[in-house]
Amino acid sequence: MSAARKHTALPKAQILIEALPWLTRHNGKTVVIKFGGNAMIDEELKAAFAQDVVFLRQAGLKPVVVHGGGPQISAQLDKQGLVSEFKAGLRVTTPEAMDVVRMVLAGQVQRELVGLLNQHGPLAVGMTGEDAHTITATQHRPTIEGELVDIGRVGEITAIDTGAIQALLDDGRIPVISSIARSADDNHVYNVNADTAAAALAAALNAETLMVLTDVEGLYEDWPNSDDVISRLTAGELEKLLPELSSGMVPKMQGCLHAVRNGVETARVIDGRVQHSILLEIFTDEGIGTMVVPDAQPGTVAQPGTEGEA
Ligand SMILES: Nc1ncnc2c1ncn2[C@@H]1O[C@H](COP(=O)(O)OP(=O)(O)O)[C@@H](O)[C@H]1O
Ligand SMILES: CC(=O)N[C@@H](CCC(=O)OP(=O)(O)O)C(=O)O
Repeated sequence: MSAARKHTALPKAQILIEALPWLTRHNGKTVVIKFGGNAMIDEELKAAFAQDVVFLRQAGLKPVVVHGGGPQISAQLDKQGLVSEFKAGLRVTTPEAMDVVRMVLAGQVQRELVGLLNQHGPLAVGMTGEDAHTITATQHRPTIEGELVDIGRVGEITAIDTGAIQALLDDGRIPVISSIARSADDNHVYNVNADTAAAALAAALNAETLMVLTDVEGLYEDWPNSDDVISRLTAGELEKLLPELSSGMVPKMQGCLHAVRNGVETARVIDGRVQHSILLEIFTDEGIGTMVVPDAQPGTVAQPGTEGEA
């Protein structure tokens, strides 16, 4: 009886042991995980996301969560009879809309994620980029068809202060950050795209990995005509591709490029609709989605399947 029981439990031990090289490699490393509003599809997925993040923390990594909430903001603006308009992939943010952005991100989405994470212990602490000067910005004016365009209270990040995040990490906490910035030059706050904020934080924190969870499998080679996913590309290859990208993929891939050009080892776009996609990506050789690596070390940067050898 006891021998049979041992035997049935063996595959579980095997799975744990297979993760050992990855556990060793990632021990103590900071991982910035961006959870996109479009990937927050249902309660089960959000709960699985929280489990994964807590798992990383308990496995010795230092996860930092940056969350989005675009669809949630749009729904609230709609309820209040305000229109949602995007230019260059960014929300045109009037002062009125900014109040809604701040309320939804910091008051709803962030609170919900903090609550889900804290079901596993006193781990998560929510904050916005306004806190402790974490993210400072000036007004962002994108160039559209050669013209500088005013899209309201949208911020361009000018400085990151990682002090508060680092203190939380040192204390074993999981920071959960809303992408709102303090203004460098007045009393306003700015709406920052969450991919952009996550990438800037990953670079400033010297994170090992930036992981962006969204509602597609990764970067499609020929979107929307085919569903072939680009599994790996270098910063240089991505740079060439950027002008062809559209909508939500623009800030996402610009962010990945910024991250790997500023010290982050890999930036990955993965399918947040797949339960436990974070664990699959970090602890198995079945890396899913798109991985961006720096130019300098093509071929030498750890890839899924070889990561454990480090
Ligand atoms: N080349 C591409 N590959 C994949 N998705 C793309 C591509 N170009 C544009 N997209 C769009 O980008 C979206 C993801 O960005 P976004 O809607 O901002 O999501 P999130 O809320 O996760 O940040 C996809 O759902 C898809 O509609
Ligand atoms: C300037 C800008 O566009 N800000 C975004 C912030 C939220 C976000 O980025 O959410 P997702 O990651 O879910 O897209 C917005 O207002 O929608």
